[in-house]
Amino acid sequence: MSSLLRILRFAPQLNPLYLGIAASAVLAALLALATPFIIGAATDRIVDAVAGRTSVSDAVTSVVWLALAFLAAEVAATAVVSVGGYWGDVMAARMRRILSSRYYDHLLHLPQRYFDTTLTGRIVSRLNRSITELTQFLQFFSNNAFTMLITTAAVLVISAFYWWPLAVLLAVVFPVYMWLTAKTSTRWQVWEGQKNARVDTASGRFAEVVAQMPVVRAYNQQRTELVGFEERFDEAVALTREQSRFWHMMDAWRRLALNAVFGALYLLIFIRTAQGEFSVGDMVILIQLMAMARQPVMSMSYLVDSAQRAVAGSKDYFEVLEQPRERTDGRALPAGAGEPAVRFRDVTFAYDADAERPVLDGVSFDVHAGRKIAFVGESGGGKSTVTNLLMGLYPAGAGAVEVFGQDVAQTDLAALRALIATVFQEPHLFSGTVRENIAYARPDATDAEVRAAAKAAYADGFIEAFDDGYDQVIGERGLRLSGGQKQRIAVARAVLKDAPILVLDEATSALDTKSERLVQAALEDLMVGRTSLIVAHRLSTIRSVDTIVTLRGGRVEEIGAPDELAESGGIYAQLLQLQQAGTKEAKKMLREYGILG
Ligand SMILES: Nc1ncnc2c1ncn2[C@@H]1O[C@H](COP(=O)(O)OP(=O)(O)OP(=O)(O)O)[C@@H](O)[C@H]1O
Repeated sequence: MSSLLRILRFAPQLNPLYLGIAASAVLAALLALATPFIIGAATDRIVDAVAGRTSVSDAVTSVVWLALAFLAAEVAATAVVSVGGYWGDVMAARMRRILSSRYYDHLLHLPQRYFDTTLTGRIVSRLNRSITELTQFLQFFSNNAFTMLITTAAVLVISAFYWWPLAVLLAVVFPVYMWLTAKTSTRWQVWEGQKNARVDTASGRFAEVVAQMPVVRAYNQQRTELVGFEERFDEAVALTREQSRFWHMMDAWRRLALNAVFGALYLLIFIRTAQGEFSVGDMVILIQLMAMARQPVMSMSYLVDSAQRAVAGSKDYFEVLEQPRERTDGRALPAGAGEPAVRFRDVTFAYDADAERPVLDGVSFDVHAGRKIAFVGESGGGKSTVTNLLMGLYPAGAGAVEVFGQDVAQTDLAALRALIATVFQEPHLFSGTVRENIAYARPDATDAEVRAAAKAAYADGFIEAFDDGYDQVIGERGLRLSGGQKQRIAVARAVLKDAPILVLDEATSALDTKSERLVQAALEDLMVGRTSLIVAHRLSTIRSVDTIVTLRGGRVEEIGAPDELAESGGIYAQLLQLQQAGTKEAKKMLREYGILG
């Protein structure tokens, strides 16, 4: 329950709405209480007329007035309930917005490690479920709980006024019912958690499959995917059976006990009326009051049920919110004069803390401002990891990564990343227009700046050829563009960012030669005057850099200029020899180093 209160404290701006909803609920409850008295009074008038104690015409006049009073109370109650319902809807929508944006904001600032270990679909499914269940509960609670509370209290007081044993019996029902319900809820929660885990796994896979549909089709795995998906849901159905059987069995017992108590209450009312202790009008009032008291007790099951879901949902929600965010309060990064732009000092790193062997093991190198450095090594040798650490996506396990003389571990990560433009191996594009994709680093860039960046990336030509030019909408993940076009848009994005450090993960897939030449030329231009770190997949690129770092088993094997390393007999020299050999075997070995040509 404390997590629910936490949610309420999350959105203090909604307090006026809660108050408004509570006030309208109280008013609606009070208006509803008028009905039994009006009907009771009308009954007494009619009984008096039938018994000949008053004239029929007096009775009819009174009954007409009472009917009008009934109508007025109902009209007022309808108005109040409608306004309260409207406020409830607005509150729920605003709550959903607040909770979703908090979650998204937090997610956007979680360390990369979180995303490595959590499926996208699971993140989305959790968010949807938590927030839907929380808002549904809050809406039901604010629209009904106060009405229920007021009705219950009023019924207790009024029945005590008529005959105290009625109130005592009623007063016992509520806590006992609540207690029984709460007892069932602990077991219910365990099942709910298990069900949610199954649904999240299925949703995670679902999102993966949708994103990689061509692979699923190419390997004819639609059936397997569907079966796996259905299995998770079958498990959820099986769990629901147990959970629901238990819940409804307990609920049946609760209701049975409740009905027994209400049966006793009605019996007492009838007997006392027969004995002449209550008038027929009193009896009518009391019977209606009892019916009104039954309502909250019955709704309590739903309230507890939705509260349970909300508690489970808010646990999931806070589990994500409690994950520590990336550091954004570190020092800003002044470009230290004379310091190397990038320096790795004895860096050791493993993605998995329990790994037997680190991915990087005592890696050290310097890159001076404006120089180009290439990383060469077998596939999986840790080249991309070097760039990941430079961007602060993961913290170094030991040693230090420095940018312009500042330890990355102490710096503000946003400030660090502002200094680095990255062209990823896979050009990641978003759905939207070409312009939006290029201007991703600087959404405020002018059209002229966007165009200049596209020109520098040799992309202007094909963009202009689109029907809508720069306003051409490209599909999700850039599906409507060729590989080379996507890459040039990614390069244009880096050009527009205009950062002093460039990280370039060369594409491992060979593009057709013309396209490749254009991408290469664009990258060459981009590197001019910038400190460039390149994960190289082409010997031509490697040949043109200032320094080569060769990596083997996570350690630096050699560092030197291309000419030096060409003679040293190390990895680079071997790669050159393999290229010259040109045999099938040699090509295979080159591929193990991710070298395409
Ligand atoms: N996010 C991650 N979580 C766990 N392990 C990872 C992660 N990324 C990479 N690895 C592992 O770290 C090692 C180094 O990977 P890295 O991507 O740096 O290699 P690479 O030299 O760039 O390879 P390639 O040339 O094939 O791209 C590999 O063994 C890989 O399995």
